[in-house]
Amino acid sequence: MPEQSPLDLPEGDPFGPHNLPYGVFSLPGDDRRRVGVRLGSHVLDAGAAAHALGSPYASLLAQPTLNPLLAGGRQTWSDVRRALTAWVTVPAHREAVEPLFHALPDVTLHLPFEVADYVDFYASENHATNLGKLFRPDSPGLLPNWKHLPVGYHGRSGTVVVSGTDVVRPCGQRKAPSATEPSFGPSAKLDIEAEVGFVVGAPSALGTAVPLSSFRDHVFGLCLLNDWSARDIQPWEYVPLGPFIAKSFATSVSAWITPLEALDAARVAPPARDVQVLPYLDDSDEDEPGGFDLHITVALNGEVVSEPPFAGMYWTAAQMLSHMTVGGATLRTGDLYGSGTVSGTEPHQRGSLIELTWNGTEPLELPTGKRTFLEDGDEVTMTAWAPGPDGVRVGLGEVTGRIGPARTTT
Ligand SMILES: O=C(O)/C=C/C(=O)CC(=O)CC(=O)O
Ligand SMILES: [Ca+2]
Ligand SMILES: [Mg+2]
Repeated sequence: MPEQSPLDLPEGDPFGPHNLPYGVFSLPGDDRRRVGVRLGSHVLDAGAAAHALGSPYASLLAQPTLNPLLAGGRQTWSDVRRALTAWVTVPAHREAVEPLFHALPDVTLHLPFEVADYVDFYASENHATNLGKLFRPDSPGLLPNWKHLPVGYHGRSGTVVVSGTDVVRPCGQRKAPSATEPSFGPSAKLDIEAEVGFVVGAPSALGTAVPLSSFRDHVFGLCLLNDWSARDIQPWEYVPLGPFIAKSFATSVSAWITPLEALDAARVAPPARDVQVLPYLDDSDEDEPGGFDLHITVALNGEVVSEPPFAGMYWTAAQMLSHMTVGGATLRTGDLYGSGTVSGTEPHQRGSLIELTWNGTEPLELPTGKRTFLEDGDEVTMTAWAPGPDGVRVGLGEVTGRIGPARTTT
């Protein structure tokens, strides 16, 4: 039987020409990194295709990272996407582009962009309420500021890693409430956080706030993100300045960045807000609904443990961007900001193990054994999809990571 062309996809493939996410790959025996665009279960060498077709975008796409494309700005993103769509759909281009596809199992996927600054938000009301109950049982679930601004912290961009990278169990100081002294050692409460990451393309000037309406001028697309967290290190270290060692050892992102333009059919209104926000965060008159209807699945050792719905997030990505810059902080090409853990209203929609097991008191029963927090060798995989045009799904790829044993024990 002749091998099927990468251009002939089964109907309804979530990685069809309506999607076209971007990544960076290399080939066996050749460590040159190339920009790739996913179609079905293949990746198109975008720079080579641009060159073969005499496209003006050849120099933008023949690069080892997505950063030059990200820096190009909204009009360029649209133009390049239109060109790519034509390359993979117009029969006249078939002969030129067909040989420039590689099967996904034959390539190595890399971190697709150079991460500039990394910020992590806390935008799910359900998650914030659950963590409030777990960490501050004697106080109301939500802290008083929570509905007035999207709470966030500046994280560690250097430890953002691509899906598939092993995660070394972190060591640090822990102090149980009952202990008199802190101790040092490997985290015994290693956790996940199912999040969505937003990738900034176009920079902004120092001292200038980015309004809600400029979201699409700056944000190129989104990815899946797992903000690995050490729940025993965190409560002892993060008062009053925020997470430090507990969340700086690894943050995993999917290898594919989905452009916002592929998600037009997935835009939804955020949930009704019950507190009036200040004008720079007030999105009641925005043209475009601020939410994204993304359906996330979290699997632990192959078993689905949670299905968090992103559509229910209280704060939108545009509000997070606006708040992040309202003090005059610049945006840089390659900035990444995480939504915060996505948790729905139902127990099986919680995006972290601390919530799913109620801080270890209600273990998950898995075929591989009981789990409270992660054990060495455990593998966590998050996938997601969004509604696309004509009822076809948009696949968001996956972010996966396996826990390896701690290395430092001093
Ligand atoms: O409420 C707390 O004390 C702690 C909250 C978190 O750990 C959540 C966090 O890092 C942000 C998020 O991913 O939602
Ligand atoms: Ca987080
Ligand atoms: Mg992190």
